[in-house]
Amino acid sequence: MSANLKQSIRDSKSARWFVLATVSFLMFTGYFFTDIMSPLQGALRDNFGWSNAEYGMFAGSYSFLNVFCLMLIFGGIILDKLGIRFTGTSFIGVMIAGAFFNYYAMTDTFNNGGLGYDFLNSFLTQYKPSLKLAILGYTLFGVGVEIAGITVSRILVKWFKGKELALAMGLEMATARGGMLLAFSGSRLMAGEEQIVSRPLAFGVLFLVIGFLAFFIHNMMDKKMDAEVADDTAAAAEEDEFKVSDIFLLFKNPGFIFIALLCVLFYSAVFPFSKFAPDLMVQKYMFNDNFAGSMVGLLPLGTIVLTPLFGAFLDNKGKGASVMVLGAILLIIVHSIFAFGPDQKAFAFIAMIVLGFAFSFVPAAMWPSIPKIVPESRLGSAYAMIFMIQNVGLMLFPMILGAVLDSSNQGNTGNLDYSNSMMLMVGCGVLALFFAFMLKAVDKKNGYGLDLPNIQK
Ligand SMILES: NCCCC[C@H](NC(=O)[C@@H](N)CCCCN)C(=O)O
Repeated sequence: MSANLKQSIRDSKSARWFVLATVSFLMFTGYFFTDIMSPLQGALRDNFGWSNAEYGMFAGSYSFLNVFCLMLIFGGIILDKLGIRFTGTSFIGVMIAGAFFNYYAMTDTFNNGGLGYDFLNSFLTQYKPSLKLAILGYTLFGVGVEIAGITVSRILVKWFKGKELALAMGLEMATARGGMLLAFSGSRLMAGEEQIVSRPLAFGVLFLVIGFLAFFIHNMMDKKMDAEVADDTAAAAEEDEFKVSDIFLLFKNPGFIFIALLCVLFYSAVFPFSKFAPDLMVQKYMFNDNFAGSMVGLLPLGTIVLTPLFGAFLDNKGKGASVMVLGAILLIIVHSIFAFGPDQKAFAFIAMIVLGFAFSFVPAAMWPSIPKIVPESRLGSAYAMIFMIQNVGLMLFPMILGAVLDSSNQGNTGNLDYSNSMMLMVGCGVLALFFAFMLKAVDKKNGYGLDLPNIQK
């Protein structure tokens, strides 16, 4: 390399942090919409007649197309073949279209016989048209937001590889969690006294459109970078290219298998749980409806600070595999408190804080560990595959939680009993702990270096 090598826009600190800000904001809007309905489970029961099982089906529909139509695998291929700008723009479009259907499903216009109502009322008549359209919207949204997430990971690698990658990923996750926080603490307020569900959804769609605009700004920077470093990016794209045959190789790698199983079990005990958590706060701990969402907001609130901090710690000190074991242990403690602990508010408060620690430890350690387990040439397929396996849990667990909740409360006219549903979450934690230990064992045997610092000195 010559000493007077031309500086690219990627070498400009302000340019890459600006790119981080644009794509993080996009993920903020995506995560906001993902959880916008979670604090409204009671209103959905009262105003729309959705049962808990139906609400669970809606929450799980996020992953229907991702799992059954292998959308994340196709997303990975499209990303590799057609590039960041095309994939990002197209799937953010899908995300907004899905969010709009979800919003429209909850409006009076639709429910009073608006466009599409009669059609949706003409089949599977045991389900309400509002539920069917909301599911259609949310499943499209799920495809869009997940592929946007994979695209954002790729963007961060493109701009931060060999630089502050783990910190950038930590900050991006922290910003996205800010969206969750806003959804949990603001959704009921946005719905107002009358609990008009469509109102927060309208805000959500508007936010997504603003996120889309931020992505356009990123696109301009990306275009500039591609023009400047065409050779480098072509080489990188070739290196990361998604090959379907790579998927089979991944399943011969015990490290990948264990981290994928840990991922699906850990995230199943967090995201699907968070869909029911506001209602749990009301039913078990007697929190006021409006405050219940803010209680669950403690979860992302802690992670906003802790995820980048742990990311920086792991970059410098290591101990990633041990931190994942610790995260799984905390998960078991927290869900045991929810399942078997007393119904005093202080316990709910402590459990949410501890869950915040687990939800910072595991993601901060897990995502930067994957490049240590999987060769760089298979990273694209590894991320797409792990998201896909994770989506199986994100699909099944809300449905199972809702069905268990309904079946264990038959004939109960008082507050709902969440014990059985929460015992399921304890089970996820126990299995997650088992796979975290298995991961540690294969790390020792195969020398992945999961407990070593990410930054090689
Ligand atoms: N750069 C790491 C990206 C993964 C972050 C991770 N997100 C996911 O795993 C998504 N597939 C699921 C998100 C579901 C809720 N929106 C995270 O920890 O958020």
